[in-house]
Amino acid sequence: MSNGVNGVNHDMKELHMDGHVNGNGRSDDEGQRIKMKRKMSSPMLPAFMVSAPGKVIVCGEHAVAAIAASISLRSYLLVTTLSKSKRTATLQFPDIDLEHTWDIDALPWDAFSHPSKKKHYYDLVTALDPDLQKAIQPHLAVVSVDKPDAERKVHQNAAASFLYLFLSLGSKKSAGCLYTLRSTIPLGAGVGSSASVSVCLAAAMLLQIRALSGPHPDQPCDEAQVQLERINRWAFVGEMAIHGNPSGVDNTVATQGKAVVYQRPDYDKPPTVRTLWNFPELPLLLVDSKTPKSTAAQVAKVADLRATDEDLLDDCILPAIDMITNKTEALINQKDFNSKEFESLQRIGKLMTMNHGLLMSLGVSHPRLERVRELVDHEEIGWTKLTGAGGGGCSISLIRPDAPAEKLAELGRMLEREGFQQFKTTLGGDGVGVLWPAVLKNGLEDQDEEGGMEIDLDKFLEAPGNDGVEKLVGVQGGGGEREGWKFWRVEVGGTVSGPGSGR
Ligand SMILES: Nc1ncnc2c1ncn2[C@@H]1O[C@H](COP(=O)(O)OP(=O)(O)O)[C@@H](O)[C@H]1O
Ligand SMILES: C[C@@](O)(CCOP(=O)(O)O)CC(=O)O
Repeated sequence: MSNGVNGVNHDMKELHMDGHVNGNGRSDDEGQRIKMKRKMSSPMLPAFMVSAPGKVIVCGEHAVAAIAASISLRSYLLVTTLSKSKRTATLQFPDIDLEHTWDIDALPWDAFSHPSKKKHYYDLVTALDPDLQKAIQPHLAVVSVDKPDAERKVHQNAAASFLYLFLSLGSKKSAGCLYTLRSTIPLGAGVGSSASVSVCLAAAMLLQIRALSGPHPDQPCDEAQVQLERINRWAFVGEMAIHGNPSGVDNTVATQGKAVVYQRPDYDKPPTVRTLWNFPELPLLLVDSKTPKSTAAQVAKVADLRATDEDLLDDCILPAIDMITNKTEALINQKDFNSKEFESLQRIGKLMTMNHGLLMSLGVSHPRLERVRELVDHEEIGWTKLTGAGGGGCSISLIRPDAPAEKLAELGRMLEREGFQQFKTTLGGDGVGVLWPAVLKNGLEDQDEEGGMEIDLDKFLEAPGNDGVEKLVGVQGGGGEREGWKFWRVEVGGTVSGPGSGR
């Protein structure tokens, strides 16, 4: 089981300023040395990039136990430090048409650094401070004032996440910076776009203040866990700034990657979360129905059903869904489970089909989601279920390994014709990744003598669509893992605690 949220790793305070954490405790002398090192001025940081995945719920919506897994759609955040004289922080988020610059010296540092308010990078913050929210309000109110309400809300949400983190983790002396983000995750479709953005922002700022060690390939597992936990905690803060009362599941998956099984016996309380480090990578077709969904409305719908049919719900349908989640977990843990083989995928697929049927019986499907299922079933190329709260949003289809390419192409054409958006993705991949410095080996033009190519801001901004972003900076450079990107990886059997974990 995971640690409780109060099972804080005290070794998180112990950090060399070269970014190396010693998890084994340290003497006062050593602590002093850290403080002294901290005072040394650091050279200007190179441009770097961080990336974090979105998530889907694989099974268990509306029941007690559910599994959520990362998807290979990701956000990419390029961080460029400005010259010393430029005292500005700029958010450049072209996906949502947001660009805003703040004067760093005009931000409410006094409020955030007041001894009664100041948080450190190793602190656990489980609620936003109303006074600090009030302090950033004037700096949010000026964002996108000329835009329509809905768009302004999206902009101000992103800005709130940024400002709360920037002011909590930075200082009056923070360097001027440009934060440029592109994401391949559909926004507001229930696949964790906001958590992915919050994880990128949290990881970037922790790296900027040198509060993270690694990632590097031979990093011990427990040290990697400390870094992930630290990022997850601050990503949760960013999520709170966007959502108010997030469950913590999305940011946990976006940080750690792979998958989690979470339990929500009481929807008014945060879930307990356990990581499935051995969750396999599975081929998945994500389809956005382009029908807006409301999680609250679907949860209310199920609650209404309980008023008339409590016994059916609580003795039959929801326990059956829980059983599907338990069986899915048991299946992937079986020694003979092979994510490349038809038999293994078919067993997961059948569970997904049953899960969808049960969700439909709760009334949380939607004709558009049923249409996707019908199309995939008709081509006989996979198994489909709705993902997330339902009533719109997305469906997921596990694709048969032997699905003929022409049938997949035909499905793609039909989906497009009917106004759906499809994303070919993989379940269960890496969590937050770092490209430091922002130099990639692409095998393309523009390489330096070592075969690397510095990521050019204009090219990043202009990369056409999801494919363009993936091709330019993607963690999977056209197939295998791309050289340069690094991840904090935890071996099977480990757990990470943090917001949304073990509470
Ligand atoms: N590509 C993006 N660029 C900038 N901000 C984003 C992006 N994707 C998501 N966000 C932020 O996350 C919020 C979306 O949250 P939400 O509607 O809950 O969607 P989701 O369910 O995908 O997390 C937006 O309002 C915005 O602030
Ligand atoms: C209704 C529920 O089961 C799914 C919510 O899905 P989403 O975060 O709206 O995609 C709630 C939950 O599991 O947190």
